[in-house]
Amino acid sequence: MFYAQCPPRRLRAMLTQIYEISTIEEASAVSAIGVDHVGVLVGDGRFPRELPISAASEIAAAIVPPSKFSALFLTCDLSLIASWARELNPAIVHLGASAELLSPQDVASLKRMLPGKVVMRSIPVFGEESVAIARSYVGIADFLLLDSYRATDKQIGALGVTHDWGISRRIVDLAPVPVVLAGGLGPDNVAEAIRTVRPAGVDSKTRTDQDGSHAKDLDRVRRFHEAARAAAPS
Ligand SMILES: O=C(O)c1ccccc1N[C@@H]1O[C@H](COP(=O)(O)O)[C@@H](O)[C@H]1O
Repeated sequence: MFYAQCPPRRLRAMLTQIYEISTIEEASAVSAIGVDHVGVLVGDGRFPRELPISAASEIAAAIVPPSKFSALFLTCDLSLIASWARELNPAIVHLGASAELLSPQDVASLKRMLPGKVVMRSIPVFGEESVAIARSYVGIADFLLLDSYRATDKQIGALGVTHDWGISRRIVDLAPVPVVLAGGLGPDNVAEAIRTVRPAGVDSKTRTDQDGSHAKDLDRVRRFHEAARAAAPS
C-alpha cells in the first residue's frame, strides 16, 4: 500500500491515477480496475468538495492493494497538512496549492516534518515559467504532477482542459523523478498524450466523471486505465 522508498524515475508500466474518489464504493471499484493511485481530496471544506479526515479515512480503508491511497491537499498550511497526513498516513501526500502559495522551501520543510513520506507536487503548466517552477522542485518532490492552471486560482488542476504538452514534454525530459501528466485527460486522448509527453503516469478527474456530476463513471475509468496501459512505451 505504501511506497517503501522514493519511486524510480521510470516505472515498469504506465502508472494511472484517478481523482476524486469520494465514496467507499468508488474506492473499491477503482482499485479493482487496477488503477495505481486512488486520489481523495482532503481538507476542512474551505475548497469545494474537500472531505474531512473521518470520511477520507473510511474511503482509504476500501482501497485494495496494490492500489495506493493518494491524499490531495489544496491548503498551503504546512502544520495542517502534516497533522492530516500523520492521521491518514496516505502512500502519497499530493500538494495542490498554487505556486505562489506553496514554495519549494515549504515543500522541503514539509518533507522534514513527514520523514520518509512520498510527496507529489502539482506544477502549473501555463507557459515557459512552468519549466523553471518544475526545476525548482528537483531534489525535493518525489513525483511531479503537471496540470492545467487558471491564473489567480489558489489551487492547481481540476479544470478539465489540456495544456501545452510541448512544455510538459520538456519537463519530463529534465526531471529526475517520475512525472505524472494531468489536465483534461480521458479515455479518448490519453494515448496521444502519452505518445507526445512520455510521462511515467497519467491522471484523470473531469473526463472520467459522470456527465454533469463529480461521481465517477466506472466505464470511463476502465477505458482510461486500459488505454493508458496499452499506450505505455515498451
Ligand atoms: O480532484 C479534485 O477534486 C481537485 C480539486 C481541486 C484542484 C485539483 C483537483 N484535482 C487534481 O486535478 C487533476 C486534473 O483534473 P482534470 O482531469 O483536468 O479535471 C486531477 O486529476 C487531480 O490531480
